[in-house]
Amino acid sequence: MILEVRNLKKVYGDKTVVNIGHLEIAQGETIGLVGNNGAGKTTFFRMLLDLIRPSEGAVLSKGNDVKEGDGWKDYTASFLDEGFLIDYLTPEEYFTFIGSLQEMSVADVGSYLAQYTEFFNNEILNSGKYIRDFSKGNQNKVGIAAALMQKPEILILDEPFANLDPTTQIRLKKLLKEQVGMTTFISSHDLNHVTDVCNRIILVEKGQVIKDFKTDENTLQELESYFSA
Ligand SMILES: Nc1ncnc2c1ncn2[C@@H]1O[C@H](COP(=O)(O)OP(=O)(O)OP(=O)(O)O)[C@@H](O)[C@H]1O
Repeated sequence: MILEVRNLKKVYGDKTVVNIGHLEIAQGETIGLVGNNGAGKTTFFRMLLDLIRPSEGAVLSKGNDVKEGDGWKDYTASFLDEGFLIDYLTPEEYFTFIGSLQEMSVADVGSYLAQYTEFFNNEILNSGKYIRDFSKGNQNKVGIAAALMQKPEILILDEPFANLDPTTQIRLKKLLKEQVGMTTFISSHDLNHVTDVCNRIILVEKGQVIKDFKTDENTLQELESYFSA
């Protein structure tokens, strides 16, 4: 078990937005977090990453509470939104900076980025533009590639398919499926993509886990009927 959630709650005013009793995540699982707007997905991710503090309970990463140490940061990467980027840099400058934190040289970063030619679709590198001047979809591509560049053991992506064109969505699915052994959390409103990429689905509603199951050939249909009710 690489991650464990114990009695995790987040309360804003009189509203409990996350309330998860117990969750165990095994190494190598690819977990799709689905739920309607306001279900608490992003709030949950923010607590996994110690970006906000739980009102109660804890997230344990390899047995250690994430809010009580930094060790988990060495093997965890994430892209939740464009706030994770440094928007006054060019993508090249940003990748070089992130790479330097991993002790990657400029040449290492260059050769790493070569595999993203297809994913970037000639829109990211050598454009001379700052990240702030890219479309939201292209900013997402920079954030996702930078997270993957860290070769994390745990990867957390909030709605990675949002704002991507269909071609890039399919390329992203391929990229994610290639990350064998990585423990991945993906939230998505795209039931099709999320069941395609993930081997476990956690369905949340009003902050609570409603269903938690391994995906099989019936999963998409089950989710569609749940959400059409
Ligand atoms: N800082 C905050 N103060 C008060 N309420 C908040 C705060 N952050 C989130 N909430 C509330 O918590 C609930 C869960 O929000 P969250 O963004 O986690 O949902 P989500 O499942 O990610 O939604 P979406 O699919 O729309 O992105 C919502 O009702 C939201 O309004």
